[in-house]
Amino acid sequence: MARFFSRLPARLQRRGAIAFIVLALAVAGGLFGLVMLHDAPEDVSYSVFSQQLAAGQVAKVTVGEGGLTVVRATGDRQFVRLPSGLLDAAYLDKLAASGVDVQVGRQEGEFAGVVGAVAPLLLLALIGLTLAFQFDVRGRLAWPPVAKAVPTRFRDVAGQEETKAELAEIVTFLKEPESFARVGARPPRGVLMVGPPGTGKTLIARALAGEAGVAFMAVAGSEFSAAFVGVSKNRVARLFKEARKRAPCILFIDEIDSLGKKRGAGGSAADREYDTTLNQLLVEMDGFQGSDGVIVVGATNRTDVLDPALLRPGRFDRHVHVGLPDVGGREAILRVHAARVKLGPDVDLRTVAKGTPGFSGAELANLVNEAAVHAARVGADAATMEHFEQARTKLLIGLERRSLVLDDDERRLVAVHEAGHALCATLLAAADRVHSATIVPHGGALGMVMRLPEKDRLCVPLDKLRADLVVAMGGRAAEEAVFGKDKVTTGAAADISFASDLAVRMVSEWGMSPRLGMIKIEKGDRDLPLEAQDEVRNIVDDAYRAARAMMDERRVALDRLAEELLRRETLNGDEVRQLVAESAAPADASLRAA
Ligand SMILES: Nc1ncnc2c1ncn2[C@@H]1O[C@H](COP(=O)(O)OP(=O)(O)OP(=O)(O)O)[C@@H](O)[C@H]1O
Ligand SMILES: [Zn+2]
Repeated sequence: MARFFSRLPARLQRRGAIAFIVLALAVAGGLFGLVMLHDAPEDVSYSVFSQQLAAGQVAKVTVGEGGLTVVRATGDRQFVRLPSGLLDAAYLDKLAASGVDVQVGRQEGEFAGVVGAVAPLLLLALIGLTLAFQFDVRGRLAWPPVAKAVPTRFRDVAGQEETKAELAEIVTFLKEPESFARVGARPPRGVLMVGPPGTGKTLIARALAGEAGVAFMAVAGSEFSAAFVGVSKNRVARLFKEARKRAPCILFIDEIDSLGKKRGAGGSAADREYDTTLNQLLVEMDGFQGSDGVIVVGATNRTDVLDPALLRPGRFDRHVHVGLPDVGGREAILRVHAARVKLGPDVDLRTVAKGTPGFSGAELANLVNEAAVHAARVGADAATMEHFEQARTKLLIGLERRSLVLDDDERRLVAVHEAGHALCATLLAAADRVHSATIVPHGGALGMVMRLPEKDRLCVPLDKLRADLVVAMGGRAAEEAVFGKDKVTTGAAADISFASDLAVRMVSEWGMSPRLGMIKIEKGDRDLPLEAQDEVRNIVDDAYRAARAMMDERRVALDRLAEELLRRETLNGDEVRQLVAESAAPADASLRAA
């Protein structure tokens, strides 16, 4: 939605330009037609002319190329082809003597000829002007679009509390830049919002401008792909010039990946054009002074495609993750959008939220609207639960990511799996602390446990590596503990790949296999030597056994975690730790020491 609005002016202008061309064509065609009509005397034979002349019906002739244009006494116009040999002075004298007004020289068809020659030129000029308008004037006049007073506030953005908290500092900076200047703090410059489509990145950027009370300029990366050399680069330059003029302001660049992809080694003209555009962006961002008061907010679905130069300090050095909402977030978003429609008494948004895992904010907004549309179509006064259900079914069919909207069994499985990871990470002192656990889909994963390292490490001790392996195995171990050996799923593929890679390096690079000792082990043709492979397997097996044991000993905690994840979808680190502590088993202390 938001994206649509930000682009509206450009689109309208493009439409205007097309209308302009069509109009020009119509006018030129009309002119042409008029002239043709006006100048279409009837061709007559010489004998007919001769008879008319004898009968005194000819009033006037004009001598022209290849013949005579004749005006009869009645006013009709005719054209008589005459061999040029006949058109001599004697013949004209004869005509004049018979009382005909004879003119030579300026031909009747001349005007038509001039217009006929000029019209295509005129048309070309018009098209040229239109193009120039497209590429130059249009940009200069109305691009980029600027909103001076943005009504959107953070309260319009439901959920996304963490993101909002992270952006609070930017609001402070825009509101009172002096407080930064006073202590000599480097003001923020670029914020990169990373998250799947429709999670409200544009909305948040708007709200940021609204909260700070500054102007908002929004463009999309795709607007910088122009067909002409140098145009894109100039657009970037102009964009930043405008932004500085409006400072303090938020400059929002949606789909920044289409502008800031990694520079390739490609040498084609398009590649070079692309590189100069990206370079211009880098230069502009470097050119910011603290006093400029321009904050660039970029939005993208993924950071891995971005040129690393863009992510360096002083450019997009702040990253905020904007994820899919959990059940609480979904309810809040539904509430925001439901405020605009009339709801029946049976509508329970909490239930709707529960039934829409994996939906983005945009999809939820759409859901509310669809429900209202369904209600209107059947002539109801308000949207009821039934309409919501119909809307949901319709949207689910249309959603590409249908596969991510899990049924109850699958959700339970993901919850148990993630609970297993979270439990291991909480119990093992050497493992990184749990930051959050969620069963909201993330990237390609169905759920995840995020952990935050306590410190940056250059040397990782063996006990931490072992703990990481156990945590990785925790997902599969939990599946087996709860559902049985035959019911484990493919959900652990990423964990297994992570654990294998780690164990291989432990054995082959870091000398951590007691049996093989501290030697570097090279790969053979394709694989490690067999005995090294055995060692890798031993290390992973040990980790799995440890994880599996934890699941049995702390089964109560595992079940509680899984249950809470099913209910709330996301738990923060403290909540996870508290749940584990509450369901403590007597054997607890010994485990912590392991
Ligand atoms: N957290 C939210 N609270 C309220 N409404 C939301 C929220 N997230 C998304 N929406 C709704 O979805 C619409 C689309 O969101 P928006 O365009 O900001 O998403 P986006 O992340 O920028 O998407 P894209 O990546 O496709 O540009 C918003 O205009 C709003 O109506
Ligand atoms: Zn896992």
